[in-house]
Parts: sequence; C-alpha cells; structure tokens
Amino acid sequence: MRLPRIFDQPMLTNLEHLGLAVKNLEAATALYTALLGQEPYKREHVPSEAVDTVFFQVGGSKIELLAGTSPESAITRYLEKKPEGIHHVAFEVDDIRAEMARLRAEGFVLLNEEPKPGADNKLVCFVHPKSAGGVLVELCQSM
Ligand SMILES: CC[C@@H](C(=O)O)C(=O)SCCNC(=O)CCNC(=O)[C@H](O)C(C)(C)COP(=O)(O)OP(=O)(O)OC[C@H]1O[C@@H](n2cnc3c(N)ncnc32)[C@H](O)[C@@H]1OP(=O)(O)O
Ligand SMILES: [Co+2]
Repeated sequence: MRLPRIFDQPMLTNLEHLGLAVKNLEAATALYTALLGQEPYKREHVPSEAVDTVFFQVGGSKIELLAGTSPESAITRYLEKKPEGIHHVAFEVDDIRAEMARLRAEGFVLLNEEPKPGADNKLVCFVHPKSAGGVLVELCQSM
C-alpha cells in the first residue's frame, strides 16, 4: 500500500489534455465542434504513434481526438476491444525526466524508458494503466 506523502509543490501541474479514441476522425471533429462551440485549433499526424489527432482548447486544458492510422496503433488496438471514449489522461509536468524517476521510485510502471516526441510540441511518456488504477496516464513537457 502506498503511504500518503507531503510535497512542497505539485509535480503534475495541469490537466494537459484528455485523449479520446475515435473511429471516424471527421465525424468526431464535427461532433466536438458542435459540442464545444468552437473549431479545433490544430490537426496533426503523429507517425511514431500511428495516429491522426485533432485538438480543441478548453480553458487551460485540451481535448485530443485520436484515430489510429494502422492496425498496430495503440488506438486501433484499443478500439478493437473497447468503445470510443476517454483513452488517456495527460498531465503537464515541468521536468519529465524528474517525474519519470519519481514515478518509477513510487512503483509505477512506465511504458517508455526515455521521453519521446508527442503531438503539439510535447515530450511525452506513458504510465501503464495496470499500475495507475486502470487509467492510462500520459506525462507531457513542453518542448
Ligand atoms: C499523439 C501522441 C500522444 C500525445 O502527444 O498526446 C498520444 O496521446 S498517443 C496515444 C496512443 N498511444 C498510446 O496509447 C501509447 C501507450 N499505450 C500503450 O503502450 C498500449 O496501448 C498499452 C497501454 C500498453 C496497452 O497495450 P497492449 O498491452 O498491447 O494492449 P492490451 O489490449 O493487451 O491491453 C492490456 C491491458 O491494458 C488495458 N488497457 C489498454 N489500453 C488501455 C487504456 N487506454 N486505458 C485503460 N486500460 C487500458 C486493457 O484493457 C488490458 O487489460 P485486461 O484486459 O484487464 O488485461
Ligand atoms: Co495524448
């Protein structure tokens, strides 16, 4: 059992984005444009993750729509088993390497040895959902 800690300052500084897995990116973009009452501010293909993304700004956070572009994509694999919806929760960090070391020491299982380039000019790292209460967690540091 993890014991409570007292920290001087928060390590995960902001809810950076919610990642939503979708099958049809154009249909989902139209739906979220209507829901949020605004156009997306960015579309980006991320070859390393085999995903197409669409971003909406919502206050200090973002909605990231994700569609897989290959059968090996984590999003394609996820949608083979699960319905469309929230796929991951992404937190902003100031120093991703320091946070990765801290989370490893706390017993979390990281899916990346090193930070890797993500979408929207971020360095990212994922925490396995099995070690994070069933939620896939992403850390994001601005590049
Ligand atoms: C655009 C870039 C970037 C950004 O900048 O924002 C992104 O967001 S990319 C997003 C897509 N990329 C990733 O998700 C990379 C990290 N994910 C992975 O490495 C894998 O998806 C995984 C989490 C390790 C799972 O892969 P795998 O083990 O091959 O799949 P399984 O189907 O066998 O799942 C095992 C186990 O884990 C559960 N699971 C899988 N995905 C999720 C999830 N998103 N949320 C919660 N739980 C998840 C799955 O249900 C299985 O559980 P059991 O059935 O109980 O065994
Ligand atoms: Co993400």
